[in-house]
Amino acid sequence: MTQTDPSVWTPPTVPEWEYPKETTERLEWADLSTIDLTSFNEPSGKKALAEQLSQAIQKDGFFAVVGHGISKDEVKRQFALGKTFFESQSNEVKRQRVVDFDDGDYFGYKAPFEKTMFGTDVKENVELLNVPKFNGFFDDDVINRIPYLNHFRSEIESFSRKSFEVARKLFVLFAIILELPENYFADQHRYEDYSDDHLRYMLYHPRPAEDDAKLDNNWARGHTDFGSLTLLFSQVVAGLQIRTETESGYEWKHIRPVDGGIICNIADALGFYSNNYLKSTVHRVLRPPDDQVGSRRLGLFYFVRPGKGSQIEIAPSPVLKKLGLYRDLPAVSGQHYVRSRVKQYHTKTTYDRNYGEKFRVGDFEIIDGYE
Ligand SMILES: O=C(O)CCC(=O)C(=O)O
Ligand SMILES: [Fe+2]
Repeated sequence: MTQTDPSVWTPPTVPEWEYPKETTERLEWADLSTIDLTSFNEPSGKKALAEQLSQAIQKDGFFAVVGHGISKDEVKRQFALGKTFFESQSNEVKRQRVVDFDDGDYFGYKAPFEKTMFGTDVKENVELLNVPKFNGFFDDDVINRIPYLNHFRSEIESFSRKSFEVARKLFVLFAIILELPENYFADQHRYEDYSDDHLRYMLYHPRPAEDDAKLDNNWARGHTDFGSLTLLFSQVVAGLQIRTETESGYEWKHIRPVDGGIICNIADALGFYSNNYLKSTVHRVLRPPDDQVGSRRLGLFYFVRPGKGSQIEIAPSPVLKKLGLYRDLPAVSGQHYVRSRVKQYHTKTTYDRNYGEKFRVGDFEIIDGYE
């Protein structure tokens, strides 16, 4: 039963989450490196991990992380909480705090089927809830306005902080790779700071095959992520692909689930800091294979975004200097970049292909859409 009146809200029960079955279809899988963070705090652990990661990121910018300290049960519980939110809460309750794209504000609830795609009559199919950091800045504006978040706060907060800690370790490794002070990136991304970071529950609603065909089966067009780093808790339902470079051009390859792993991808801000030495990864989501398309494709993510005070500029890294990649460009506010991108991407009545179009803030530029 859904609950309709936010003022008499009662907590739903949260059934255990069952992972969907893996596909038996033969897909072309990308070759992902796996980084085991268990040795992060051991002497010389970070250095060895940075070396491993350095190999991984110069290829595709996508890699898997294990040994991250978040148990499978904790992840399963978050999938359960996400599923129950979407299924048990009424539209009225969900809409207590919605995203505000006009302001580049991506916190709260976004309903599916509100906009069309690629100039057709087919509707975009993503429903999501973006949960900000539990650092005091967002309690009144977001967290306390959604009774579900308020009620399950302690375990969601704990998961948000643990996810962030995984990202913090990766930021340290990126700094080591670039021979920068260890906290160079971590200082621009602190849990205590105001930023557009969010934990996300995301549900794709399946569409009829003939509708998907009008969009070349795109559920999300090729793009790079807007922030600094994305953590994607392993997704069993196939569909996510990355664009990899081959000798004969580019090829899209599927991302395989990694048991207990977090799939990480570098996003635009880290690409800017490193003049794309750290590659902001191009990826897209396609309609899942026939044996999975009926299962709801529920996703769980932590999106890291630059803090409010952060300034994006090419980092004065000895590695970048040696490679001739360093430039002294005027800095751009990290938060301004992210908010401008959210606004530009989402404040339209249709999501277009925008293949090859550019999006620019100051001297920093990305490609908006990829074929
Ligand atoms: O659903 C996925 O697997 C990826 C979603 C995605 O790329 C995004 O929301 O930025
Ligand atoms: Fe993405």
